[in-house]
Amino acid sequence: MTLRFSDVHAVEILDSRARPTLAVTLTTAAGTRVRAGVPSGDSTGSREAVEVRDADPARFAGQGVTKAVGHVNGEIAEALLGRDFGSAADVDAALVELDGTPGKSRLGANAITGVSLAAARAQAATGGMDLWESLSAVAGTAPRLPVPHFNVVNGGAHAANALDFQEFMLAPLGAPSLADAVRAGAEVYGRLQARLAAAGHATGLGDEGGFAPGLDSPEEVLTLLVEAITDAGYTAGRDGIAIALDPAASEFWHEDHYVVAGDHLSSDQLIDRYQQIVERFPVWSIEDGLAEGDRDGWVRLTARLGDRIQLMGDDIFVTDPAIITEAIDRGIGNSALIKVNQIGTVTETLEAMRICRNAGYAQMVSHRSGETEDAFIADLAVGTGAGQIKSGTPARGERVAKYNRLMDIADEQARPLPFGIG
Ligand SMILES: C=C(OP(=O)(O)O)C(=O)O
Ligand SMILES: [Mg+2]
Repeated sequence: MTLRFSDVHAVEILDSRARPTLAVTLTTAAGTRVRAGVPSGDSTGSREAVEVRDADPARFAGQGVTKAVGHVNGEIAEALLGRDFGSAADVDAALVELDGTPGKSRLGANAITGVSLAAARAQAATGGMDLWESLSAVAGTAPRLPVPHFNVVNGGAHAANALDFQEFMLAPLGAPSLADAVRAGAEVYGRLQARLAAAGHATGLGDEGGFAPGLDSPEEVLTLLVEAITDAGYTAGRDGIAIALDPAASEFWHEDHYVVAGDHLSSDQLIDRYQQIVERFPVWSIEDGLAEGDRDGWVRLTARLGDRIQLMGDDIFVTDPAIITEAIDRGIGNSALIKVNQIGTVTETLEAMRICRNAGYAQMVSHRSGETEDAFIADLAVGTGAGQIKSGTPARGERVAKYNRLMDIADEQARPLPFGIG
């Protein structure tokens, strides 16, 4: 296969938070056009690859991406046009080399992510494959439909309420198929809205489209979730619908203690609190239960709860192959959240996933809190056989685009793809 581009073009568009981001269009020499939208996080890990933003206060309050757009249309286009690449991985390698910084801060992780996502699509199109099929071939992985994790209550950096934990997700682990899992998420979402309204709580939404009630106690939210699951006729638990949390604890870590609903907690006190939560509620997964800077706490958390539940690293791993390798050696967590723009290229993302697979670490492919309508992560999750995906609420376009893409993939197969964690 040869990848040759006749046009490389980026434009400033909006993400779901009314902030600017990039869309990148690549045109191959054969005339095929592919496009990718770039997501953007808010509760970011300190070692994530670095976005380039304009810092011009007169445009988008200093958040514009015209500089990053200029890097794609200028330096990156110049480096890619008229050159033959053997694969999208070769394009990624050229991008990394051209940038020349460890954090992709010169050209911008946002610029590089957009080109990398589009290059993966160009390779699939050139090979006459669906994106998920092409990614599966590149990664050498068996495709599988992932269990969707629906974030239905938002707090932390994603909502203006007093809730310290950032995400409360429905995980239909017991669903027999992807379509049943999506239906379960949607049905419980409706029941939760009714429960919240009946209890006099606000049903306004956070950044990922989950409800943002004026509650501060995680246990109170969990009680409402279990009630909503039961109201919708499902079993709360791993045989039916379980719950996954992303407290995003780096956001409520204050140098040497955590603050949850006004309580000041040491690492060990927060670990105790998680243990009580796991004993009382059907919580099967906790992402970023402790802060990225609290690595000793992470080791103790993993020793205490790692054989009972999934302990997933997001801020602490940032989809970085080297950081994940070191964390695995130290016994930190047992699973990794996967976000392409944390590391900046699809190739490095696939490498992070390979390292996890080899170490027996589970993986969940993830959206960002600022999203576009691009559903790349649905194909990435299926192609790599990751087993899990999170894309926020089942009730907002940019999130639903990913669930709908999964349902299309499931529907299009003559021979059904396996569904579930595997
Ligand atoms: C999706 C998340 O949020 P953000 O994109 O703001 O990092 C997360 O923390 O998992
Ligand atoms: Mg997270």
